Amino acid sequence: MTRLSVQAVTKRFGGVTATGDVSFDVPEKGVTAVIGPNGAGKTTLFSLVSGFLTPDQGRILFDGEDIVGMRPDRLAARGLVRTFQLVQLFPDLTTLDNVKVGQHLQTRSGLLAAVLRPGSTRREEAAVSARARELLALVGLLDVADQPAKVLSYGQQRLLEVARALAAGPRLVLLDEPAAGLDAAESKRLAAVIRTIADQGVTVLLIEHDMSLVMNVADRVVVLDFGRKIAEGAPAEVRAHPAVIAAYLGGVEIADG
Ligand SMILES: Nc1ncnc2c1ncn2[C@@H]1O[C@H](COP(=O)(O)OP(=O)(O)OP(=O)(O)O)[C@@H](O)[C@H]1O
Repeated sequence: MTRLSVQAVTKRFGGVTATGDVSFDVPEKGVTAVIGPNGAGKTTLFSLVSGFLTPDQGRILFDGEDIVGMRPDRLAARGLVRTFQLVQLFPDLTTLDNVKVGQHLQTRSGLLAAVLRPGSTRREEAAVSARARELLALVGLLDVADQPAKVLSYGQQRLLEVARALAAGPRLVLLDEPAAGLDAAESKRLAAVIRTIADQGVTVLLIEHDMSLVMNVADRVVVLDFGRKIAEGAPAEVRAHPAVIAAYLGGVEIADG
């Protein structure tokens, strides 16, 4: 089954074609990575898929439904969520509450009710807290559940963002450079988290510069260069692809760290 189908998508900014006639499918199962040199169009592609930008041409299907023109909040409610390169947490809320905010996207009572906390939603609240703690355990942040998010290290904040995105119960999660700024231990944790969520049936699409992470966790890789797709396939195929080697590293083979 195809979770996401990007079909001949083009986005121009003035004279720059940020995304030019890009097509690829993301299967329901597994981890797909989008890689490419700086300015290749990765972030633009993510913004098109997650509803922050609208393509000039092309179609984007999420579980078979054309989602072009749908706003990000509507897409999130339908099960398509993203994280950002820059951390976007609520700094004064606790780590746990940051995850709960993400989860209230999918609960019946919603965020407003969660804030007002009427008696009828208390049972739901307990379930939300339990699930949030599970997600914090998954990303290794249970110890700091009650700390304000602003006291966490940068790497911890990035892992918290991943937990918050998962809290919304997505079918497709877009992770924008999740390993950027992580130390080696956090990066290892992240790779395990990504594999676990994919095994649990959540489709993962990620942009990543950390090649060792891509080679370790991705089942498929899509390579962009100057807004165009130049290759796609299994990590081993892509790293050996002449166009990728030429575009990406000026002729040096991709190292796997
Ligand atoms: N809002 C914008 N207005 C004008 N040009 C833009 C805009 N967003 C992106 N671009 C241009 O589109 C091209 C693709 O940019 P994009 O940020 O998508 O690439 P990227 O692969 O994510 O790069 P990086 O790895 O540096 O984050 C670049 O030439 C960029 O300058």
